[in-house]
Amino acid sequence: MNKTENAQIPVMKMPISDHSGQPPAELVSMLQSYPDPAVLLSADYEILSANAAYRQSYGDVSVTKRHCYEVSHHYDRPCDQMGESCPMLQCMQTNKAQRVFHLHHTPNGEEHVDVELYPVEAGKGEVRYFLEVMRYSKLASPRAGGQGLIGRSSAFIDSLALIERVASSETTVLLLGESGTGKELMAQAVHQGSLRSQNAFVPVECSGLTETLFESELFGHEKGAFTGAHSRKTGLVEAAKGGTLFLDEVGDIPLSLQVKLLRLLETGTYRRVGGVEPLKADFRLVCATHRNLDQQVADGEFRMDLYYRINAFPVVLPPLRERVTDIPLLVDSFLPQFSAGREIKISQEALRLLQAYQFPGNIRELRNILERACLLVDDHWIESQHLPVVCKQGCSLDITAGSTEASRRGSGFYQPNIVGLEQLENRYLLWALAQLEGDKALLAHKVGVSERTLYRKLKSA
Ligand SMILES: Nc1ncnc2c1ncn2[C@@H]1O[C@H](COP(=O)(O)OP(=O)(O)OP(=O)(O)O)[C@@H](O)[C@H]1O
Repeated sequence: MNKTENAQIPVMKMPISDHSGQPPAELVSMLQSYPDPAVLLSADYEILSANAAYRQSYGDVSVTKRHCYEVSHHYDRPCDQMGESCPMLQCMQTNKAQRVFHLHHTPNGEEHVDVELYPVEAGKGEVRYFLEVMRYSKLASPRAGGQGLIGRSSAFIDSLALIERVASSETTVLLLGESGTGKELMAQAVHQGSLRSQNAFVPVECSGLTETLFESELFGHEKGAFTGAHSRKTGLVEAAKGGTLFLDEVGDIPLSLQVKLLRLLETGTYRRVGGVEPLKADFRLVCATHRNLDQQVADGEFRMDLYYRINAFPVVLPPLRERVTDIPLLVDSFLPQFSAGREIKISQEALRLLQAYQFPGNIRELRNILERACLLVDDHWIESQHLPVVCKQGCSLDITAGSTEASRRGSGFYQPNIVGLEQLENRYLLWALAQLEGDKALLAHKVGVSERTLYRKLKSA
């Protein structure tokens, strides 16, 4: 049985009556037929049997008789008691298959894992076993130094889980997020996770395209179609044949051109400029914008029919200030890229500053800040003075640190740095916001002010 078939089945039924306490042989042999790592669990989370793929990824370490939460999460209790969404619990409560995205420990370190769990009825309609199938994400890594998308914060995992679900389909994806949040990288991940990954990924920068450019870039042109068209030109739609067309900044396409895009999407055909023959388009569409398309539709700047066409599967990418726990990981990933063979580290104080910074330019800005800092560093440590933009925002909570050198080395020597109460409140709020992963509603609740008051205070910070 393959995974897609499985996903349609809420409960597996095994016509087996079992009294031995051992998992039924039919179930164990079915487990072996899965190409992905899979285990059979009892209702009290014990691993009863593991298939070859699972044992291969865990080496020869025996996992049977251990609990799934011990092996996958290094917890001593079920995940739901540790603040995670536990598919087992949901499976038991609903008697239906569950699919969640988790971070699992593996012998190679932590991995993002797409977990599918199926309740198995054995005997008289009673759910006695749970089949857990795991698929390690190839699209993202929760570890520094990984390829492509990096992240492990809950906000990042929420978007990644959606990308993992949609990637293998043909559905049009709309990536929404501020500039520098990784929309293009996500679009590439959608392509990599699709059946079209062997063919081209063709990005199109839509902002600034004039009418003539738009048509000839997208559709190509015939020889002699206009002055200067000395030969036939292949358009980007044709270049994306069998692959993925990525329309970046789709919200910037002028109204006059939107109708041409709509026609392409609705008919699935196009003509080269100066050509008569209709050509068949064959691409999967991914769009991205930093704009608020709803508002653009309401303002009459974006066609509603085109909006519904491209908004089949929207995925919102969080800004970096809502992924504060990812900052150390991203820093560790980026520093080797800019340190030109030197070993450059970041001090606790400098890291804290980064975690409290608002990052209007998101991950791209973090990269730029680190690249600059690496050039400014004379020894091996990035200190707050190497982060001028960040320091300007003045969001350190380390009110007692007079000497960054002393604070870094943990020496007892420091010069007290007394600040005003208002500044202290600002610093505290920025720091607390960073600790809560940018959750303003939670911060307002915790510090006992209304969200409006908090917004006002943060604005003046
Ligand atoms: N999750 C991530 N892990 C590692 N690097 C990332 C991640 N997200 C973004 N980046 C890096 O940040 C930079 C900006 O990413 P990208 O160009 O994908 O953002 P964008 O949202 O498309 O930006 P824009 O809207 O300005 O086009 C790139 O250098 C990219 O490699």
